[in-house]
Amino acid sequence: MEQEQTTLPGVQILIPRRIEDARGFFSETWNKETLLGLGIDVDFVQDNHSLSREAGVVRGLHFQAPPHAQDKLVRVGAGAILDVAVDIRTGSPQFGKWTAIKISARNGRQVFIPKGFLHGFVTLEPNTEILYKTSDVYAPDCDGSVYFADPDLGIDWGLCADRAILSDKDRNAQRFADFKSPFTFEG
Ligand SMILES: Cc1cn([C@H]2C[C@H](O)[C@@H](COP(=O)(O)OP(=O)(O)O[C@H]3O[C@@H](C)C(=O)[C@@H](O)[C@H]3O)O2)c(=O)[nH]c1=O
Repeated sequence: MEQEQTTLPGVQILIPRRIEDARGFFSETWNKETLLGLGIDVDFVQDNHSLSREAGVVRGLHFQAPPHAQDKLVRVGAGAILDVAVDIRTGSPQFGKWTAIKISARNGRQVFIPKGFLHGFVTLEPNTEILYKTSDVYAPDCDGSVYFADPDLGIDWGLCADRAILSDKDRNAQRFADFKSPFTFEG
């Protein structure tokens, strides 16, 4: 497993080894001990799988507030996405800053997103499936979102906001200026 840092400390790219043979490849996509060796000590409790039929589907920007905040380990089973994280820890030197990483079924890259960050993605291909682990269960009462194309965030999604395919929840998400973060930076 290779590990790369991103421009947002805490958000990391993990690249599992692929063992190729005549049939294809084999890859350990998650191994608790391997992640511990990379300094990522997380107990995942839920696996999620979503399909987006079109390119240009945006899901996000989402978070769950404490006591159900989630670390996430995201990968792509089919297709490709631009995966986005935003630091929302009050007092963080990176507060409001974002990073975007292209991950695909082909490149096998994964993104680790800790608690205290918004998460979202845009699909780059039709029939894109993402698979991700979370360190806490789904808790609708703690679920929150921020509008993906908020000019105060200035995220480059690679598409015009009015072309994005969104859920009603994400289309009507709050503005970043109105957002009261439940997370604080702990150094
Ligand atoms: C996230 C989630 C949703 N659901 C339900 C709620 C709803 O009926 C349906 C679709 O939910 P959503 O519209 O919130 O799904 P989606 O927009 O795909 O939400 C996801 O987006 C990405 C960016 C994340 O980071 C995830 O944590 C999650 O928030 O699935 C669960 O049952 N369990 C879950 O863990």
